Amino acid sequence: MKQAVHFGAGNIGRGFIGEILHQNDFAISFVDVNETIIDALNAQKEYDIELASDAHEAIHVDNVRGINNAKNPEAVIAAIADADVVTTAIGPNILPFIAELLAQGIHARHVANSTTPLDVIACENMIGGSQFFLSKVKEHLDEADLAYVDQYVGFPNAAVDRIVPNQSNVDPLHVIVEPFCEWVVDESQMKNAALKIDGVHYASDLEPFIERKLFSVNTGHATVAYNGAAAGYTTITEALTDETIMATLRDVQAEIRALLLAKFDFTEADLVAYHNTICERFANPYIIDKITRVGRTPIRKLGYDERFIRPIRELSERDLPCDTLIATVGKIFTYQDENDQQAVELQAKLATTPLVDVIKDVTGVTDAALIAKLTAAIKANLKVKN
Ligand SMILES: NC(=O)C1=CN([C@@H]2O[C@H](COP(=O)(O)OP(=O)(O)OC[C@H]3O[C@@H](n4cnc5c(N)ncnc54)[C@H](O)[C@@H]3O)[C@@H](O)[C@H]2O)C=CC1
Ligand SMILES: O=P(O)(O)OC[C@H]1O[C@](O)(CO)[C@@H](O)[C@@H]1O
Repeated sequence: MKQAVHFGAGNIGRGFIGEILHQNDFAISFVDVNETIIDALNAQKEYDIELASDAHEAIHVDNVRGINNAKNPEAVIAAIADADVVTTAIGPNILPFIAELLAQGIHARHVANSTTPLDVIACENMIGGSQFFLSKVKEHLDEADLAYVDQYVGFPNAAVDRIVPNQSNVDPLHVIVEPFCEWVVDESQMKNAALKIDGVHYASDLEPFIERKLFSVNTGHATVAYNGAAAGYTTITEALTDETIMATLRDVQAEIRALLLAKFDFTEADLVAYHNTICERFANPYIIDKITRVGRTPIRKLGYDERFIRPIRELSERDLPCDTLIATVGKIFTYQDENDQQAVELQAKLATTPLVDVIKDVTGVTDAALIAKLTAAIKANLKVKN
C-alpha cells in the first residue's frame, strides 16, 4: 500500500483529501494537534464522509491513523521518511509552524539516501501555497539538504475546491461535505510525476484554475459572509435568501468574470455556468455553514494577493469596474467576531490607528487613488474619526 502523510485532520483534510487518497490505495497518517481527532483516528482507524444531498450517500475511508505532532514529532519524521506523498490542509497561517517538522522529515530521507522522489502538496485556499510552504521549509535546511530538495522533493501548487463546513457530529471523525469537489495540481512543479492520483486534475499551468477558483468560490463566499454579517445574518444560506445579498454576489461574480476573461482563455458562457453552479453550491440546503467560518481571519482575507485586494488591483489596472468588490471591503472593516483573533485585532487597529494607515497595513495597497476609494467605502460603513 502507498503511504500518505497529511497535515491537518480537519474538515477538508478528512472530508476531501482523505477521500481521494483512500480511493487511490493510500494508507493515510493524519498529523494534527487536536487530541480528540487523533485519538479517534487511532481507535477507529476508519471514518465516513457523508454527502450533503438528498441521498446522503456515505463514503467509507479506512487504513487511517493519527499522529499528534506536538507530542510525537519523531513519528511524523519517520512517516515522512516513508511517504509516497505529503499533503496539507492546515491553514496558510499554520504552514510556517510545521515547516521545521517537514524539513526534519526531508532530512531523514536524505540521510537514508532515499532517491524516491516526493511531492508535497499544500491544499490551502491561497495562491502559490506549496511554494510558500517550500520557502518556509528552506529556512530549516542546510546546503546539502537544499540540494537534495532540488533533486528529489517537489512542492507543486494546488487548488482545492469543496465546501466542508464546521462539523457538529457525535462521531468526531464523521464529516458532512458538499458533493462537488475539484483538486487541481501544477504538474510542472512535481518531482514524482509518475505518481498520478485519480481524482486530481493535473495542469501544466495552474494560474487560470487557482484564480478562477479563489476569485469565484472564495471571493464569492466571503462576499456573502461579510455582507451577510453586516445585515445581521448568521449562516450563508440565511444570507442568500436576502435578494440584496444575492444581487451583490451576482455583481461581484460579474466583476470577477471581466477579470478572468481579460487574463485567461475562458469563455463568458463557461464562466457564467461556473458562477451559477457556485450560487447553487452556496445555497445547498443540506449544509449549515456559519458566516463566522467563511468570514474567519479577515486580515488574511484582506491581504495584497488575496481574494478581494488582488482582483480589485488587477481590475483597476485594466480600468474595469470593481465597485461591488470595493464596497464589500468596506463591509469587512465592520466585521465583528469576538472569537476570531484577527477580527478583534482589526477592530482594535481601527480604534487606535488612522484609517489610511490601517488600510495600507492590512491590504498592502500603495496606489493613492485606490486607497481613496477603499477609504470612502469603509467610511460609508464605519464611524471613524480619522
Ligand atoms: N473547509 C473547506 O471547505 C475548505 C478549506 N480549504 C483550506 O484547507 C485548510 C484547512 O481548512 P479546514 O479544513 O476548513 O480547517 P479545519 O480547522 O477544519 O482544519 C485544520 C486542522 O489543522 C489542525 N491544526 C492547526 N494547527 C496545527 C498545527 N500546528 N499542527 C498540526 N495541526 C494543526 C487543526 O487542529 C485542524 O484539525 C485552509 O487553508 C482552508 O483554506 C480549502 C478548500 C475547502
Ligand atoms: O477562510 P478559508 O480558509 O479560505 O476557508 C473558507 C473557504 O473554504 C471554502 O469552504 C472552500 O474553499 C470556501 O467556500 C470558503 O471561502
